[in-house]
Amino acid sequence: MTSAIAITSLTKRFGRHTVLDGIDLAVETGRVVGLIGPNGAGKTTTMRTLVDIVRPTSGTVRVLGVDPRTGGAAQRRRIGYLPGELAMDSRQTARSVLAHYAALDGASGAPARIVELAARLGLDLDRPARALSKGNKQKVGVIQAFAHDPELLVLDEPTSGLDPLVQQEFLRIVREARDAGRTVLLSSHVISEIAHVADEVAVLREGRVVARSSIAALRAAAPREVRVRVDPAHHDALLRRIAAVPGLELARRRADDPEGGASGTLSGEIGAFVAALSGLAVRDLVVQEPDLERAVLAYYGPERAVGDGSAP
Ligand SMILES: Nc1ncnc2c1ncn2[C@@H]1O[C@H](COP(=O)(O)OP(=O)(O)OP(=O)(O)O)[C@@H](O)[C@H]1O
Repeated sequence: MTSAIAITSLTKRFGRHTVLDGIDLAVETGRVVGLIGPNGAGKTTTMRTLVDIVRPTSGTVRVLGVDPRTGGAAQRRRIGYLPGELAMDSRQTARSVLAHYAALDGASGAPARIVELAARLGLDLDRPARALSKGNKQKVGVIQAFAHDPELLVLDEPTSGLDPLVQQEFLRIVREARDAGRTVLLSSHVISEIAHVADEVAVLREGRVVARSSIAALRAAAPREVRVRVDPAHHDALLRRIAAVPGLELARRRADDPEGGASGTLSGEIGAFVAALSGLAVRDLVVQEPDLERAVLAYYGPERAVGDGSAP
């Protein structure tokens, strides 16, 4: 596997403020990787180094095998970049703005693709760009990034401002790009927004990559709420058995519960929990979706993890 993005020991200082503090990040060709992190973690700055908007203080960055500082226009054609903050105050229609971008990229066949993407995302191309709502401006940015079918997409908070239905369509467009062999790096504050499309996530905190995981592994380790109710005659047995389940933290364990219930938070494998219920007269069972946000928050820092993780 080759790396579409290879970042090694990347640091960036603005004056005395160290914003990126030794980032190592490789993204293999054909993968969709999410960059997650709290405000100010360095996601935007990292992405800007890939498109030569920000230049590293030290370290190396290679994008599609090329140093962004030397890539020029030929390199720009190979990348679709959605900036985090879109400046779009043109009186021109969205169609003209996009045609302008396409001409800059020198992409052929883009107009038909622009029309197709606009229809899928529900964007009226004939409205002046500056009169568009925040979400509709974001759609222009997304179309601009995808229209020339680039090898690599670098998308800074692409779902921001998009309503849930449009987000779903956007995620389909990302999946199609991946299926066509493209590579995607996208950032978000909210992992649930990108978990359905990303293969892996890198968690950034204070200018460092503090965790790297496949979505599948994150999901397997993430905490989930469980609640079970058994025939009261089996309640003692239930409490005894689930006390031994690894990763299960019981919230309610009243031995005399007339409802025969127990609940808690299960982190990790569910197999032992399910096995513990075998042979018991189960009356009700609720197993919630793994909470990916909580799994990621654990990496954000002790203050955040305790505050968010222990909330009732
Ligand atoms: N041009 C600049 N000059 C000085 N400081 C900067 C500059 N650009 C970014 N920073 C600082 O770098 C830090 C990281 O910012 P960055 O935008 O990369 O974080 P982020 O993870 O994208 O945050 P957010 O989720 O809030 O968008 C912040 O403290 C920010 O103030």
